[in-house]
Amino acid sequence: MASNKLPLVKPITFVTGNAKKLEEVKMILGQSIPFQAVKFDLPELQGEPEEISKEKARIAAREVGGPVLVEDTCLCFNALKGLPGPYVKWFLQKTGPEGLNNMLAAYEDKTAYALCIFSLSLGPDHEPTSFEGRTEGKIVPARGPNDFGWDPVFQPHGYNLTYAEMPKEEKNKISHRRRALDKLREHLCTQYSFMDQP
Ligand SMILES: O=c1nc[nH]c2c1ncn2[C@H]1C[C@H](O)[C@@H](COP(=O)(O)OP(=O)(O)OP(=O)(O)O)O1
Ligand SMILES: [Mg+2]
Repeated sequence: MASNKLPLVKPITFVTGNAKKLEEVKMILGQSIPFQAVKFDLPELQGEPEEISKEKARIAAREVGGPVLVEDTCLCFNALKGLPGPYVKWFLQKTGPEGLNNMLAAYEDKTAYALCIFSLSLGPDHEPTSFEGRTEGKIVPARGPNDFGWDPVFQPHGYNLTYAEMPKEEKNKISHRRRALDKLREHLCTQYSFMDQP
């Protein structure tokens, strides 16, 4: 039967240096999208979130020489006009989740949003396409296991639990990452047919 979907011959490589991200991506995508993962530390870039994600994809596509998927995650405080945003990794590294909570001590507005931007590039000669997911919430004193980034201080709207306190399946139903991956899955399934991978 004729199909106007583009065949995707090479597998998509998800490039990240973060094992926890990979774990969640695997849980969320399941078997729906075939991909392989490569551990590679992409540079921490500066700028607007979507441009950072796209530039990561361009760099990864050159490294891999084929279709790649990357993502960049931001934690944005409304009182700080979106900061720390893409720079949250450095704040977290130096101050821990509790330090992120303390940053808002001077402000009444504790609201924040988690933002995840995946970028897909079909190869070094292609422009990446981005898929954004956002979850609204607030920053609270740390609660729950401290094993993934700022999860202990982010409490999504409508929940009494922080991301860290939620069972993984629950976080993966409403997370910034889930919302972005739903858009990516929709795009891939409508535009491409996956060739059998060796
Ligand atoms: O769902 C999440 N829940 C809590 N923390 C999270 C989440 N997702 C990313 N994070 C942390 C990791 C890093 O400290 C920063 C994002 O920085 P970001 O550059 O995107 O991640 P990364 O450097 O660890 O991995 P990558 O190699 O894919 O760039 O927020
Ligand atoms: Mg990074």
